[in-house]
Amino acid sequence: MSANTRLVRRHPDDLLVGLVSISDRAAGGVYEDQGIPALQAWLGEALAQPPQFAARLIPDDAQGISATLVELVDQLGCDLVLTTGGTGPARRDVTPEATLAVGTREMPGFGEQMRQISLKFVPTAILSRQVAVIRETPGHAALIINLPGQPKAIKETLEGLKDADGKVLVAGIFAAVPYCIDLIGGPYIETRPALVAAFRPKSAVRS
Ligand SMILES: Nc1ncnc2c1ncn2[C@@H]1O[C@H](COP(=O)(O)OP(=O)(O)OP(=O)(O)O)[C@@H](O)[C@H]1O
Ligand SMILES: Nc1nc2c(c(=O)[nH]1)N[C@H]1C(S)=C(S)[C@@H](COP(=O)(O)O)O[C@H]1N2
Repeated sequence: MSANTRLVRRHPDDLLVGLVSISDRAAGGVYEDQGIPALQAWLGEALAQPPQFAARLIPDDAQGISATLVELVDQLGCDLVLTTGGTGPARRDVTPEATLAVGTREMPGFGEQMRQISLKFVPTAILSRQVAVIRETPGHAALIINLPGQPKAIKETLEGLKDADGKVLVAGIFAAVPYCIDLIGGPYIETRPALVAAFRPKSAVRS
């Protein structure tokens, strides 16, 4: 996909997803980026219909992060943007500030739930300052969510924690994403319940 090209929906329920991996070292070629492949793999498995992706690998620079988020939402038309990396307390970790700068409304529940989930995996989950926002333009809106940078944290936060029998112990945040996208006027998306069961109120479930 070439830069700056608007994604075109193949059908009304086609989900347009922006993926942003934020890492000085992966962007600088010190190590191979695992963020974008992990996000693509998880969404490919979790969504009932394959989405369209636009992916960006960028360093931890606040202006560059904000500009990338604006490009993905306003120019490419993404409904959902997932970032990975740069949410910690280090001086170069600026993803939450860059995300809040382009949001028109904050969605604090996502950050709260992700920290709850992550605490089941690592005590340092408390160090992640991840946020989520809605970005609204006159004709469009998108949900933008920060995920931590550890590639394994992507599956952990999106999918949550299950026991050996597959019973959900802590719900992953993706359970709430389809209904959020409905409410902001985006496509109707469905998930594979084995990975994550999307929750919608009965009145919002399409028959
Ligand atoms: N995009 C990525 N691809 C592969 N591994 C990553 C990526 N981002 C982070 N990691 C791994 O997760 C660890 C913790 O992530 P964190 O974002 O805190 O790294 P970091 O040290 O700030 O990375 P960087 O210096 O590249 O910005 C890293 O040390 C690295 O091993
Ligand atoms: N699910 C999950 N969340 C996690 C982690 C993890 O391994 N799994 N690592 C934590 C750590 S060690 C840090 S420093 C913060 C911030 O990471 P980031 O700067 O890479 O975004 O995320 C936290 N959240």
